[in-house]
Amino acid sequence: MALAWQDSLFGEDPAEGAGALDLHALQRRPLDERSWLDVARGWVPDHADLLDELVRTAPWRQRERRVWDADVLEPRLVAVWGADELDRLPPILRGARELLGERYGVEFDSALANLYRDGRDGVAWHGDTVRKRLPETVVVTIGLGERRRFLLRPGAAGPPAVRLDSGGGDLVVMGGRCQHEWQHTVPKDARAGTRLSVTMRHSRPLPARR
Ligand SMILES: O=C(O)CCC(=O)C(=O)O
Ligand SMILES: [Fe+2]
Repeated sequence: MALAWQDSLFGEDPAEGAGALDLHALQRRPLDERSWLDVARGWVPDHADLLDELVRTAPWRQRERRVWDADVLEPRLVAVWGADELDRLPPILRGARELLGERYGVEFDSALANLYRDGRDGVAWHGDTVRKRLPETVVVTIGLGERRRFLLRPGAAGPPAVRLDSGGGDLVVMGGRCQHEWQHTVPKDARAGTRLSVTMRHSRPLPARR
């Protein structure tokens, strides 16, 4: 797969990544009484190498979506690792899964990666489907490559209320009722370069306290 991106385009800050996979770097940002974000910038070191490795080795698929009466290609590639495939993740992501599982008291038992090849790729406003099975969720996202806008809004309509930039090894965790009562999107952006996100999800309920 040929992708036009360069390390130097990521605007790498040498200070970033100093606290590699350091959970103390997580900062809680409440969205409302029931929903929150935890954010750590530059959490995964060498994110450009990890992006490269995943571009080469992840089981990418091009999915289609039914829109009205036409099948359209999703504007991104996706790769999924089920519960019995997680040992195929690159070591740094296996480490992140362990650490975050301990931190939030839950087993992250699937992973899904999105490859935004360029600015024409994106993901529309949505809440993750895990909300249909669980009253509260923790969804982990690790952004690699170029930072892109990651927007959130309360409810299912209206303008964004929160803007984050995610990429560059950033960790963004959406928790509480965020998938039920908020939506998120990575909008298309004509100027954007390649970005890859790795998300981790759990299928069992969270413990009462975490
Ligand atoms: O790429 C991202 O940061 C978000 C991806 C996402 O929302 C999803 O996979 O459900
Ligand atoms: Fe999502």
